[in-house]
Amino acid sequence: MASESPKKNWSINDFEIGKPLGKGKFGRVYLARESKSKYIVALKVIFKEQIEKYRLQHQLKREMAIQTSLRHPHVLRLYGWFHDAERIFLILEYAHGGELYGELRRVGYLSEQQAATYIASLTHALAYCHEKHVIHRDIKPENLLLDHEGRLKIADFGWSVQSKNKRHTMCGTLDYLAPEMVENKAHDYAVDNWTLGVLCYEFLYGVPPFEADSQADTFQRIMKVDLTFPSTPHVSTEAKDLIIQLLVKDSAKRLPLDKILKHPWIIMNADPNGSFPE
Ligand SMILES: CC(C)n1nc(-c2ccc(NC(=O)/C=C/C(=O)c3ccc(F)c(C(F)(F)F)c3)cc2)c2c(N)ncnc21
Repeated sequence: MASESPKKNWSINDFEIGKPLGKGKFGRVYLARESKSKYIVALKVIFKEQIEKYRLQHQLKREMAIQTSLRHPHVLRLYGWFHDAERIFLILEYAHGGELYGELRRVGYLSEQQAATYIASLTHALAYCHEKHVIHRDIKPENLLLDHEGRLKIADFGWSVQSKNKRHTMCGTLDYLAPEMVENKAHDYAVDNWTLGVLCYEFLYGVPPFEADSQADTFQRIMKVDLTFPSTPHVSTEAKDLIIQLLVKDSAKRLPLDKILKHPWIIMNADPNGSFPE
């Protein structure tokens, strides 16, 4: 497919457009099929006037360069892109399983095996991104998709940055923000470790750890790392131990990605073929 011929200049006529998959940032996304190869993709339409209005031309170009360069089983592929007079089209890997969020809402909370498998997949994907100097910073359930085998795919790099040093920009919903981001302080790769702790909690309990009635209260709870575990039988002590080692205010003291993969809860519960080894 396109990844083998990045030079190919695609156009809308190369694709048969199918059903709308949903409405995302800056535009809709459709199921589509490349006419010659019959290859199924997701086609995201972004209106140029939206990009121009927010002066995102450069950031979008950088995003496209980042995303086409990332090749990892748990990172959703961007095969290429093309544009016409008023729209930019992203040719994306189609994630047949849709949003992980939907599965989490449907079942309430995940089993420890499922949660650990997703955390291991995310950790592998983040380790890969970090070695390419990409901080995702916007990892929340709605940005996590599932392929036809239920394997996790990180998507929607709307706000990731190609970063070798600290960043100062705010983004994402509040629940997943690390303290240093809430305080709009400089932050680095360790924000993703914090987010893994938030997600692990949410996978197991069905709600994020610092949820509150107001943004101000959520901020407060994050800044105080006001972490409490509901007393439910289905969450093991090991799971809580991992969460506690990730939701640490001092970003330098959060469990590093390689140690997450060696944590007893991950070793005991993650399904090896649900998440690709290094
Ligand atoms: C609805 C359903 C759930 N759905 N959604 C997808 C889907 C997956 C990935 C994307 N990716 C992006 O939209 C990336 C956008 C940017 O990177 C970007 C855009 C504008 C900017 F200004 C910028 C900026 F950086 F300039 F800000 C960045 C979109 C949809 C999907 C799929 N692939 N398969 C199956 N179902 C799927």
